[in-house]
Amino acid sequence: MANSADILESLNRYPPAASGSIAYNFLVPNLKGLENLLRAYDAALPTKSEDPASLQHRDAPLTPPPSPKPGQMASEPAPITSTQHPNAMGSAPLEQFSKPSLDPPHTYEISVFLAATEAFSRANTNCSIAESIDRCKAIISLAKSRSLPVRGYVSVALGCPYEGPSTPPSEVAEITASLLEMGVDEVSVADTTGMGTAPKTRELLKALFAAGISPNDLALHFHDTYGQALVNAVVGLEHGIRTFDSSVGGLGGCPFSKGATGNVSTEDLVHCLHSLGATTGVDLEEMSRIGGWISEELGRPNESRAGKAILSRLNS
Ligand SMILES: CC(C)(COP(=O)([O-])OP(=O)([O-])OC[C@H]1O[C@@H](n2cnc3c(N)ncnc32)[C@H](O)[C@@H]1OP(=O)([O-])[O-])[C@@H](O)C(=O)NCCC(=O)NCCSC(=O)C[C@@](C)(O)CC(=O)[O-]
Repeated sequence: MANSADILESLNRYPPAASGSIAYNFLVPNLKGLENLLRAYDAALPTKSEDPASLQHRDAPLTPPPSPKPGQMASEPAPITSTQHPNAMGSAPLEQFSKPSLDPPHTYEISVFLAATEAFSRANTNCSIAESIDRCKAIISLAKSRSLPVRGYVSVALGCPYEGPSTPPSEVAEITASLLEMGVDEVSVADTTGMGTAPKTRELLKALFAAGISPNDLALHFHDTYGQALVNAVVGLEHGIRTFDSSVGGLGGCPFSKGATGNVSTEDLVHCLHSLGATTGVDLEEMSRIGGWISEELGRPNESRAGKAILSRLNS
């Protein structure tokens, strides 16, 4: 698996084509992790070392390249729709992209992550909850000194693989409030094990709001291990939450939560939100193509039901 330095270098050298802004988020487990990341960033982009949050890419394609066709070999150079001459429809090799651009379609953020139970905190970061809060203080202040937006995650908020399904909502609220007081821009409350249910999600949100936390400061991060992620997301929607984490094709999972499946798939979540009349700006057919393509690339099943249904309709 590539390390952060490789990823930064690659993003700088070959900025992915995107018509909108992309925020790349790096999880850092401790201060050393952030220091390593900043070293890699400053090495990759010496001209931009003072403000990593606004990594700028020159030659960013003005029009996104066509999505890879299902089964298109990764080794083939992706057709590029933009070169030095904007909107030239060509298939220039990726090597053409070698300089940061002036318009920052891409930015960088970092994430800190804590757990709502002692046992998961120990397993995931080898420290207590109190120690992890202490660690976050130093990480957040260094990140802010480099104008990096910071996201906080609170793991096992709706059930812990070690302490069982009833994580105390008050504990989640207390940790969330501490992160916001330390200056994070947003807290993603994570159902890492997928044990969350609609009633428990409702109870957790009530505890977060009772602690004075605004829905605007929150994101919800549902794994779909028990198939409850979508109904939990709808409960979040009804309570004013507008930021939800998901992964294309249902990728992901947590190494410290046995059996944890990936996040709710982006395709299923977007299909559900659209069915409720929400606008997401996501092209669901394109997202489904990407879900099919990445699942094939990784040699794993596509975990998205909506994605698979849309693909079979598109390919019929
Ligand atoms: C936090 C540690 C490092 C503590 O691990 P530790 O062993 O207690 O660390 P340590 O301070 O004793 O250091 C051990 C060695 O690692 C080195 N070290 C120490 N830190 C780093 C670093 N950052 N980068 C590179 N090297 C590092 C350190 O220098 C030392 O090297 P040595 O002196 O022995 O040669 C470890 O427990 C760890 O890596 N934890 C993170 C595991 C992880 O990635 N978990 C998954 C994250 S995703 C997640 O949590 C779920 C979430 C957030 O997505 C949402 C959800 O809940 O669903």
